[in-house]
Amino acid sequence: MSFMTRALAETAPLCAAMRDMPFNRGLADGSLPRAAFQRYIIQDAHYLNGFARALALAAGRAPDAQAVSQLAGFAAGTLQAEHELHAHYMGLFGVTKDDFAATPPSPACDHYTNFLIATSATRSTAESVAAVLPCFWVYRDVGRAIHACAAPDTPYRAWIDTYVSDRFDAAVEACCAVAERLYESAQGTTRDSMCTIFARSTLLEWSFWDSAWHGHAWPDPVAVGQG
Ligand SMILES: Cc1ncc(CN)c(N)n1
Repeated sequence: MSFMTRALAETAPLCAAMRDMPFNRGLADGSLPRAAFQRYIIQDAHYLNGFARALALAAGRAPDAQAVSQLAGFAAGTLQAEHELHAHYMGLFGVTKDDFAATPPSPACDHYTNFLIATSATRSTAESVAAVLPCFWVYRDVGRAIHACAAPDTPYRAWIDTYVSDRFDAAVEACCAVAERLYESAQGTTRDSMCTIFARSTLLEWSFWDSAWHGHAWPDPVAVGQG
C-alpha cells in the first residue's frame, strides 16, 4: 500500500470534518466574519514563516541532492506565493504591519510550527516530509471542496482560487511524490512513524482553523498572576 493511501485512510474522518468546519463554510459562502479572517491571516503569516523554516531545515538535513533541492524549492515557493496572498488580504482587510508585529503566534499556531520545526530538527527526512505534507494536502482538499460550492461574490475568492490553482496542485503532487519515494525506501518503524506524524499534522491543521474561528489566544499572564 502506498504512503498516501495509508495516511489518507487513517485521517479520512478528520479530513471530512475539516471540509465542513464553520470557518471553511464561511469562506465559501462569504459569511465568515471579517474579524475571524483578520485573526486567521495574521496567524497564517506566522505559520508560513515557521513552515518555511521547517522545510529549509529538512532540506539542510536531507540525504541526497534531489531531496535538498525539492525541499528548498517548496520553502521558496511557499514564501513567494502565499506571502503574495497574505499581502493582498492584509491590504483588503486593513491588517497593518503593526497589527502583525503586535500579535504573537496563538497557542495553536505555536504548537503546529514548533512541531514542524522539531520534527525537521530531530527526525529523519521521511518523517519531516510526512509532517509538512498535510499543509499541502489539506489546503488543496478543503480548497477543492469549498470551490465547488463557493458564492461568486465571496470576498474570500482569491484565497479559494489559490488553493485550487494548477500551481498549488503541482506543489501538492511534488510533495506527495517525495513522501512516496522516502516511504518506499524506509524501514518498518519509520513507515509507521510517518503515518503517525502525518495524522498529527492533520489534526494540527484542524486545530489551527478551530482556533481562528473561536479566537483562542494566550491567557493574560498578569490576570493569571492575580488569580
Ligand atoms: C495553517 C496552514 N496550513 C497550510 C497552509 C497552506 N500552505 C497554510 N497557508 N496555513
